[in-house]
Amino acid sequence: MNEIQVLLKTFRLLEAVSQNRLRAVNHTLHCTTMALTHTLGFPRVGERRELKFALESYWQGATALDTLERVVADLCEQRWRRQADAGCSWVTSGDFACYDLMLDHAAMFGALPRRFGLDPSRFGLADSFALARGTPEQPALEMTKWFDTNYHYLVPELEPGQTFSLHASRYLAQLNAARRAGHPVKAVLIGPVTFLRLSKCAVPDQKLSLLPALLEVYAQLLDKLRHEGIEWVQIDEPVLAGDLEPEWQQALRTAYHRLQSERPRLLLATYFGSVLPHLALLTTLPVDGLHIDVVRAPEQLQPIAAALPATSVLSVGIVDGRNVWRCDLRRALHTLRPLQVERGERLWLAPSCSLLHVPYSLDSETRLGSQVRSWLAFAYEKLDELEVLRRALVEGEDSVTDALTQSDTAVVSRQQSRLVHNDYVAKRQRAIDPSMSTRPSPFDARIARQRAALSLPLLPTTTIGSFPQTPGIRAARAAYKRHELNAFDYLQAMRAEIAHAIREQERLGLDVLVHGEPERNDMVEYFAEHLFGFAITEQGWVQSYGSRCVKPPILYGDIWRPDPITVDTTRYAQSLTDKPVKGMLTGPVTMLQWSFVRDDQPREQTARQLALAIRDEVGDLEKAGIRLVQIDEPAFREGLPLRRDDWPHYLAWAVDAFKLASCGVRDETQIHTHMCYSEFNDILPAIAALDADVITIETSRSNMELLDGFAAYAYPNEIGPGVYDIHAPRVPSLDEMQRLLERACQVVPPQRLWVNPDCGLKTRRWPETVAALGSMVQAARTMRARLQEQGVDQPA
Ligand SMILES: CN1c2c(nc(N)[nH]c2=O)NC[C@@H]1CNc1ccc(C(=O)N[C@@H](CCC(=O)N[C@@H](CCC(=O)N[C@@H](CCC(=O)O)C(=O)O)C(=O)O)C(=O)O)cc1
Ligand SMILES: N[C@@H](CCS)C(=O)O
Ligand SMILES: [Zn+2]
Repeated sequence: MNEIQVLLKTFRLLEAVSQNRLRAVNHTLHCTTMALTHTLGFPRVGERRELKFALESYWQGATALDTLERVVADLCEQRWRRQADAGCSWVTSGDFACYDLMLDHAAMFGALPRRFGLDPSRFGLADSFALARGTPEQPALEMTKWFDTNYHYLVPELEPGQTFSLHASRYLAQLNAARRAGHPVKAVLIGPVTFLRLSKCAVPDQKLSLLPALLEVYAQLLDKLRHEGIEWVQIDEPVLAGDLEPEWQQALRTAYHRLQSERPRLLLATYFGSVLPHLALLTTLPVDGLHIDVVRAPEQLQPIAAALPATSVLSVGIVDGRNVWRCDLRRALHTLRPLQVERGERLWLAPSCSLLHVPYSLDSETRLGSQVRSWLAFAYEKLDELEVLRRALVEGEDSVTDALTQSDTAVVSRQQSRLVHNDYVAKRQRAIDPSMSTRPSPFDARIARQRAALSLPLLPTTTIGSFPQTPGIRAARAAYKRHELNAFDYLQAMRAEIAHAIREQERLGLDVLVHGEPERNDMVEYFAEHLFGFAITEQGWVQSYGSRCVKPPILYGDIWRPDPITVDTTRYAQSLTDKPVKGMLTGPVTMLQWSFVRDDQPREQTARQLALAIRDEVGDLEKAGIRLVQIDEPAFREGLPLRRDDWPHYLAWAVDAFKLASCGVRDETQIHTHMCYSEFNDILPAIAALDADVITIETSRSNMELLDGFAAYAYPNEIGPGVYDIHAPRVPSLDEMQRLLERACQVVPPQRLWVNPDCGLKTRRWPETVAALGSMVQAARTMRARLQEQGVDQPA
C-alpha cells in the first residue's frame, strides 16, 4: 500500500467513525421521545439456509474455515441490516451461533469439559464442532430441548469446583462488526442463572455452588461491554417462566446484586410464560428493565406494569415470536396505548421471544393460498408489525391506516373462513366416546397374544424408522417437486430405496424391520402434506439443532385425512420379507408440537382432530396386514407446560390423544411408541398411561441414566433403550454397546427389553449405519446367548 492509499484509508475510517457517532447521537435523541422497538433474537440459518450449507461443506472438508467465517459475517450483516431497515431502535448482537448459543457461552466462559483436553484460551470454531459433534475418541455433549421448543441446545458439562475464565473475543468481534456497519447495538447474553440451571454438573447438588465463580466472568464481560460503550445488554433468564425452588430464586438475587455495578444497563428478558409467580422477586432485582411475554401470558401485563418502577423499561413481547399468525394490531394497540402514556420512551415493543423459532419471510412463499397467506407473519413481517405499532403509538393511527385495515381484514377472514371450519370434523369429534381410548384387553393379555403372533426372540432388535436420507433420495424428491421427475418414476425410486433398506436389514439380521421412510421429507411435514387443514411452506425453515432444520407445517384449519397415507409403502415393504415390518406414524402430540398451530381453539381440541386422523391410518395399516405400528411421540415431553401446576391438564389430554390414535386395534397388533431427547422420569405415570406395548427411548448419550427411572417406577410394558447415539457421525464400538446393554439388563427384566438405536437414522450415511447396526445386532446376540445360558429365555 503506498502512502496515498494509506492516507485515503485512514480518512475513510475517520469518516466512518464520525458518521457512526452522528448516528448514535441521533439515535439517543430519537430514543428519548418515543416507544422503541427491538427483537430478542433473530433466525440464524439464513433465508436460503446458507449457514447449513456452509457448515456441512466445511465438515465434509470441501471448504475451508475462512469460507465458513465469511458466510457467518454476511449472515450477521444481513440480520442487522434487516432489523435496522425495519426501524428497530437497536440491532441485536450476541444471539448468533454457528452451532448453538449455550455451547458458545460455555466456551466464552472457559467451561470446556476436561475430557476433550481443549485449552479455553486457544479455543476456536473448529473446537466447538468437536464438542457439538463428538470426535472419534469422545462422544458429543448431550443435546436437549430448549424449554418447550423444537430447538435443541448443547448441555454444558460442569464439574464440582469448576473454574471459569473469560474468552470473549468472538463475542466482541461480532458486536463491533455490527457497530462498524453503523448500527446502534444492544448486546444479548444468556443470563447466569439460566446458563447454570441448564448446564449439567457431575455432582448436581453442587451446581449452585459454582454461581459465584460464574458471576465473576459475567461481571468481567459486562465491564468490557461498558468500556466498549454498549448502552444496553439484554440478559435472558427464561428459567423465570418455570418453577424455581427457593435456592434458585436466591441465585437470581445473588446474581443481579453482584452484577449491579460497572456495567451497561440491563434488560432482564423473560419469555415462554408468565413470570407473575416471581413478581416480588423481580421488582427487587437491580436491573434497568424487564421484558415479558404477553402473547403466552397476557394476564401478567397489568400487574407487572403496575409493580415495575416507573423508571424501569418495560419491554412488551406483543408480537408472537413462537407462531406465525399475524398480530391483531388493533387489539395490540388497545393494550399498549395506556402503557405508552405511562411510560413513554421506557415502553419497548418486541416479539414475545427470539424470532429464532419462526421462518424468515413470507416473500419466499409462492404457493401459499392467498387467504392463508393473508393470516401470516414470519420474522421480517413481525419486525414490520412492531414498526406499525410503534408508529401508531407515536404518530397516531392515521399514519398506518392501511396496515391496520389489513390486520382487521385478516382477523375477520380467519374467524369466518370455510378453510378453517369443517362440519364433518366437528361431528366426528362430538362422536368420540371413552371406549375409543382403551385397548380391548390389558397389557399382559395383549403381549401374550402378540408374542404368539410375532414369535420374536429374547431382546428383539429393531430400528426407530428412518434410514439414511441420501443425497440421491433428496435429489429425486427435489426433481419430483420441480416436475422434472414424474410421479411414477419418483414412486419407483422410493420403492427401490425401500427394497434396499429391507435387504440391508435382513442381511444385518434385525428382527423387526421398517420400510426406512425414504419418501418422507420430515416425519411431521410429510403427514401434514397428506392431511387437510395444513399448509406447507417452501422456505419456512427453522433451525432444530446445528445445521439441521425443519419446516414446521402450518395447521390452520380442522384436520381430516382424505386417504390412507402410509399403507402403500408399508405394504410394499412387508411384501419383500417374511420378517414383520413395523408401520411408522407420527403421533398427534408431536404433530401438534412441531407444527405452527391454530391459536383460535385450545391445543387439546386440535390434538383430538389429529388423533382421529392417525387412528384411521392405524386401522388401515392393520387391515393391510401390518402387525406392529409405531406411533412416534418424541415431542410428548416437550409439550409439557413449564409450570408443574399446568402439567396434569396437559398430560390428561395428551395421553388421551395418543390413546385415541392408538387404541382402535386388536390385541394382536403391537403398538410401539418412540420418544427422544427428553427427560422422562418426572412424567413416567403418564408414559405408562399411554399403554403402548413397547416404548423405544433415547438413553445412550446419558449412559442409560434415563432407564433407572423406568426401572424405579417399575414401568410395566416393554422398553427399547437406545444403545447408541445417532446424532453424531461417530460409530460406537461393539464394546460400548455391550456395556450399555448389560446395564439395561441389570435394571429392566431382559424379557421386556428391546435393542435399538436412540432415534431414526436419517441423518447418517449407509456405511456408518451398517457398521453400527451390525455391532448392535452382535451385541444383542451375545447378550441373548448369555441370558439363555442363565436360563433367562422365557417371557417374564
Ligand atoms: C427427530 N427430530 C425431528 C424434529 N422435528 C421435526 N419436525 N422432525 C424431526 O425429525 N425435532 C427433533 C429431532 C430433530 N432432528 C432432526 C434431524 C434431522 C433433520 C434434517 O435432516 N433436516 C433436513 C431437512 C429435511 C427435509 O425437510 N428435507 C426435504 C428438503 C431437502 C432439501 O433441502 N432439498 C433441497 C434439494 C436437495 C437436493 O437436490 O439434493 C432443496 O429443496 O433445495 C426433503 O427431503 O425433501 C435438513 O437438511 O436440515 C431435522 C431435524
Ligand atoms: N420414526 C422417526 C422418529 C424420529 S424421532 C425416525 O426414525 O426418524
Ligand atoms: Zn427420535
